[in-house]
Amino acid sequence: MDLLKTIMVAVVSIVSSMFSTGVRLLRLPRSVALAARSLGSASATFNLPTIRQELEKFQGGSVELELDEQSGIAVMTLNNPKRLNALTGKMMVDMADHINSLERWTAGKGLVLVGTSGNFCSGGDLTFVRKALHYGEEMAAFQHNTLTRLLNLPLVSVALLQGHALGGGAELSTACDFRVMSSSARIGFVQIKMGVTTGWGATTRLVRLFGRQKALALLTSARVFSAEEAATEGLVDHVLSYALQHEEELAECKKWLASNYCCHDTDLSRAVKSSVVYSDLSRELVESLANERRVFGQFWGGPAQKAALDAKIKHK
Ligand SMILES: CCCC(=O)SCCNC(=O)CCNC(=O)[C@H](O)C(C)(C)COP(=O)(O)OP(=O)(O)OC[C@H]1O[C@@H](n2cnc3c(N)ncnc32)[C@H](O)[C@@H]1OP(=O)(O)O
Repeated sequence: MDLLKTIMVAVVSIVSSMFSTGVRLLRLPRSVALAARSLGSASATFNLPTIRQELEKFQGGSVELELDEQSGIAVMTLNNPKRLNALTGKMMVDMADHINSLERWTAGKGLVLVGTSGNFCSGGDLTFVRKALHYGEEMAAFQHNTLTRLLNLPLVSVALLQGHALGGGAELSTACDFRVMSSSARIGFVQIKMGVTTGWGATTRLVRLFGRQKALALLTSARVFSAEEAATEGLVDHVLSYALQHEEELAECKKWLASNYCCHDTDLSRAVKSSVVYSDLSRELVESLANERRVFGQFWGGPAQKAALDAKIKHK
């Protein structure tokens, strides 16, 4: 257990320090960044506490966390139902705080990430997005930190995809170990239609989950998949029965997680996740995220995004 703790502390400290103490990032001219990832001349620094203060100004919605000590399975719920659980700045901050709590929850084995009222998440809250067009790389740095820590929790995590999982919503699901989908849900990485690249780290994670070719196909097509199609493509690990009501699906998802991946000794399960499977969470991942963030920053707030926002696209 001492070894496990030491490894955990080291990994968390590497990831946090690379973001919070201000990673030096190269800001590249677009043509150079897209063509070759060569080095540029200017640099940018991110300070997470300052970004947090800025994000908190964008209120609306909340993220709730419930820890079930008996089962060892936590539920984190995105709660902005009037906007199909689209994420505001405040919700990003809530989520980061809950990841802190989960990092300290030594009795935990599993985590379900879910949205309230039968929807997972329709991406970034477009009201927030319109006001944060000057703040892309900073928001991305904050989200990369939170979602890398989510991915690295010693808990087996599952995203329960109900209703819509679009854009940033689809990105969130890639920060979980598994994806369970309601039979009527839809998932799509629609960012390119919104005039941006992925801002919350999904490209880095998709490449590692599914390989470059599938990641490229998902991201450049912006295709929205039904549950059946997503299962065929291997994007989701389990599709829930048609017969279930939305409210029953959370219980069913927990049961799926508990019976498949949280049914053995807690310390062993946590060690397998963090100390073995994720032990190579490395600078390479952090560097890939930094590159992704840099490219995102070059398009965020640009003409294609502004045109997409004006067009009020519905991703049907
Ligand atoms: C870094 C992040 C990058 C990204 O996330 S890019 C992707 C951003 N997301 C989107 O573009 C989704 C846009 N919305 C849609 O396509 C449709 O609303 C969607 C999800 C297909 C659902 O369609 P419907 O079932 O017809 O429902 P609806 O359109 O009437 O929506 C219900 C209410 O929710 C709102 N809503 C949906 N997605 C939102 C969002 N992302 N931000 C803010 N508000 C959002 C929508 O405006 C509507 O509100 P209201 O009832 O008109 O007041």
